[in-house]
Amino acid sequence: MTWSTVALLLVVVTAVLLRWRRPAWYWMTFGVTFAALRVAFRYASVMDACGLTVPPSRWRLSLARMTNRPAPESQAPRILRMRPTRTGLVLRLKLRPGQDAFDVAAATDRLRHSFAMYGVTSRELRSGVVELRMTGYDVLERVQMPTKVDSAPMRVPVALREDGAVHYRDYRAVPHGLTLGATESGKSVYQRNLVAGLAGQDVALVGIDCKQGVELFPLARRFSALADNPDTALELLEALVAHMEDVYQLIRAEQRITVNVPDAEIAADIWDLPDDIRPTPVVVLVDEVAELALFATKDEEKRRDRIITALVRLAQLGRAAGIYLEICGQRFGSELGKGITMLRAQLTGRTAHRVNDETSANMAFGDISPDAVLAAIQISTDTPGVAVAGDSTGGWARIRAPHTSLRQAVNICNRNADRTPDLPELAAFRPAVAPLASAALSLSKAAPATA
Ligand SMILES: Nc1ncnc2c1ncn2[C@@H]1O[C@H](COP(=O)(O)OP(=O)(O)OP(=O)(O)O)[C@@H](O)[C@H]1O
Repeated sequence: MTWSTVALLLVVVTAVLLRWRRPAWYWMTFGVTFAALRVAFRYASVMDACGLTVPPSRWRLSLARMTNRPAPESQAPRILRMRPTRTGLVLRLKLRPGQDAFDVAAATDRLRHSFAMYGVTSRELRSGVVELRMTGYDVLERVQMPTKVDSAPMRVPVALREDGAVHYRDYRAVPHGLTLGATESGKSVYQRNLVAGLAGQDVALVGIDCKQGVELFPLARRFSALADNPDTALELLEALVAHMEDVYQLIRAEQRITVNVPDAEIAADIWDLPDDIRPTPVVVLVDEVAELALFATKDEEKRRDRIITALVRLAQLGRAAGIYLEICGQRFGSELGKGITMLRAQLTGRTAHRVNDETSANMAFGDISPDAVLAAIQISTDTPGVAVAGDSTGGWARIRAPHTSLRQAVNICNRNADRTPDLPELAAFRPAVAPLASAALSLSKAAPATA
């Protein structure tokens, strides 16, 4: 055997091993080149086989007849750009006259196996231009967030989508969210990623954790207020409603000044206020929401009604005051009593992890997208953390958050403890935490920055 044969054999064995054990590395080393060549060489025939070509126009046919040339072939959409990414290929296509984005969307599964890719999704960028995102491997199997992500205030890169794009929880675009899932489906890890992402931003975190505080209290150093039982939760929510009313008064006061100044911007929410008077935005995380809605006695029923009323008011009016709700639970439907469906209608950012039945999936997406209901039901038990995320536009995607441990999230919160704002209205709920021992502080500083 010659040296070149041995080298070739080594390369082939390495490629096979990488593809099997480390698909992401395989993609970066071999996969991307093979895939790009495959698409470049087979593009016309695959598009033809997938029904994505249009017959030649009359004038091209006449021109061919007049010049005695063979009849021209059907034309596929023109490739405007082919961009390799960390996880796949992105193709930008200019559709031919008579084609529309639905034709491409309907053919994505055929394109997937014709180009031997793991997944293909499409979206219309503008009229007549479609983006095809192809993934080379199952990016949700072992989630690796890209090192560079867009960072913007109140926008958290929380998970990876199955098309390889980053999934952001954008509070200014979708103010309130509902995360559902059966037990052990990955809700806490998802919420932990949210906290870790928000920890470095100028935001007050408020937590209600009726699991006796086991999920959120370890992260207490970055929280401005915490409650671990329904009684404290009620007081905290009513204090938040009072805070919201104060913020509205502040906006009104600012409006009274600007309304008489010609051409001056008139504030409609906290983001329109000047930086020096803008109140800190607040994200309220509620874990195991059903605990707040359960009652056994008349007094507990009254407490429950007040809690739900406060949550509904925050959901209805909180956005302009910079108060955002992030509610998490196993189920969230009308069986939890009056006011729940009204509250759910305001929680337009939906995330469903694995659910136990179709009813639970319907609680997340029944009023938004039947396809998302189906996708949520299909999440298997052996992929905790996989979820379907959607919003009121009807768009949805399969996502998975990185597997951030509680230790990693605690380290991130401790490192950002000095960013924790003091909200005077919530001072009574500020968690009592011992000062960080210097050894613990240096340990947390040495810990990785990202999960
Ligand atoms: N994104 C993820 N990637 C890999 N493993 C995950 C992910 N999310 C969760 N897991 C694993 O799944 C298990 C359950 O996760 P988690 O505690 O978040 O579920 P949960 O829905 O909050 O459960 P419960 O309602 O019982 O508290 C954990 O062992 C966790 O390690």
